[in-house]
Amino acid sequence: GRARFPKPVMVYKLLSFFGDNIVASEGEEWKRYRKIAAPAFNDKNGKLIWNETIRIVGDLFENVCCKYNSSCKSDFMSLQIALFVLGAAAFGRRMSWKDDEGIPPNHKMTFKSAILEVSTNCFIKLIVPEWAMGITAFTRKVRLASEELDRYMLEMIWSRRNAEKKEEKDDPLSNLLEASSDDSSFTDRDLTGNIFIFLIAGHETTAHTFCFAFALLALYLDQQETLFQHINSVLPEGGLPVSCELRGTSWVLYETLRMFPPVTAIPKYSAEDTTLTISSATGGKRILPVPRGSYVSLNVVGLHYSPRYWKDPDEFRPARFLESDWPRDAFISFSAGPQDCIGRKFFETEGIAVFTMIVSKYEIRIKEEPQFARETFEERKARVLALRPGITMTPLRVPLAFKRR
Ligand code: HEM
Repeated sequence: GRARFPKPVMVYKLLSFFGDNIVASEGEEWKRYRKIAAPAFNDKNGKLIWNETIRIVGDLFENVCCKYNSSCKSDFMSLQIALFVLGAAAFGRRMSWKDDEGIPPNHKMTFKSAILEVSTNCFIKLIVPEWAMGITAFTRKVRLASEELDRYMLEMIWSRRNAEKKEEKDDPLSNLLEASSDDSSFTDRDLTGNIFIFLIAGHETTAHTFCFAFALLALYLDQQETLFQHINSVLPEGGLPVSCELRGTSWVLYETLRMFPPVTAIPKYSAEDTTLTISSATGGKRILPVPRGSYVSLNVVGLHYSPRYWKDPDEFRPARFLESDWPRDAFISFSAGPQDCIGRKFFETEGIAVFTMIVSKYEIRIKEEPQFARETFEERKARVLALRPGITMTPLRVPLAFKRR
């Protein structure tokens, strides 16, 4: 339980640059944040996520890389999709595929560049002390991006708060503002801290999952065909998906999350002297003493590849989620229990819209490049699915080709 195994809050300090927040807190403080943040992801938000995702992917088809036979870098495309949907559906802030947004007069960077820079490089602020951030061009850019992001977030808060005509909006930012206005101890810093967390928690996790899912579908063409047929059987001819009840698409997303969970370990510690009962592969049970203060990490990857719960765990097989008794307790991509991911529904809604739209209109392939012409399937798989650890598990390079169906 949460009381027995709380979070080691210290590990999360990286995430508190813009204020205390739901992820980097525990106990009463966490409860207070959760109470304010959870209703921000309500049903109305689901509709908004769905509509904005359809709009953004439609715009992508028309304006950018998915033109007939064109190719693109999936890792970058996925980051952009996830960011645009977050911007539009979480903060009521639309961004554009065409890079011509322009920098607003009181800023030195666009919102898009600031958030991309901060989400990729903010770890540097943990290593380099404040006074030294001005020394190299790289750290100066990270510092500027952080300052800019902070200003953007404060502006979003102030402009919503001071808007003459209060618009009815369904995004989490509006809900967060509304809920926090009933709690006078909730400061602007609590707001920026949590807004930043929604951005960080929702951006890379979502983007990397999309990227791996594209790669897996491009590698396993039979699975892509199965998904295409499923979508075809549900989707109105030539039409847009109308509901997020496309189970086949969510199985692909789940299977991707099982194989490539963006968060690979979830840190906890023991609040008291306690024990854990562990069983070995052969079924023997053993009591493991866990002294107070022990660091306990939930090994997400280990659990997701355990043959005890998953048959042929190395195989990409979305249909395993079709079984009504798939092992829910052995799937912890979103953590589990009361401190689990608050954005799960957000991700699922967006993901189903993205993959339904793209797979219904395009065949996804790994881009053919002359230097890799002679590789075997196993080599290609290893190349395309290569990753590096980061805040989340990050794909290295996934060049794709989209062919209009
Ligand atoms: C594939 C997508 C996602 C994955 C795999 C994921 C994974 C996780 C995990 C593992 C946790 C627990 C972290 C911990 O205990 O240290 C978490 C918490 C959280 N996630 Fe997500 N997440 C995803 C998408 C999102 C999105 C889209 C949002 C918001 C828009 C979001 C917001 C949050 C928040 C606010 C928490 C903290 C909840 C709390 O501490 O009470 N996540 N997520």
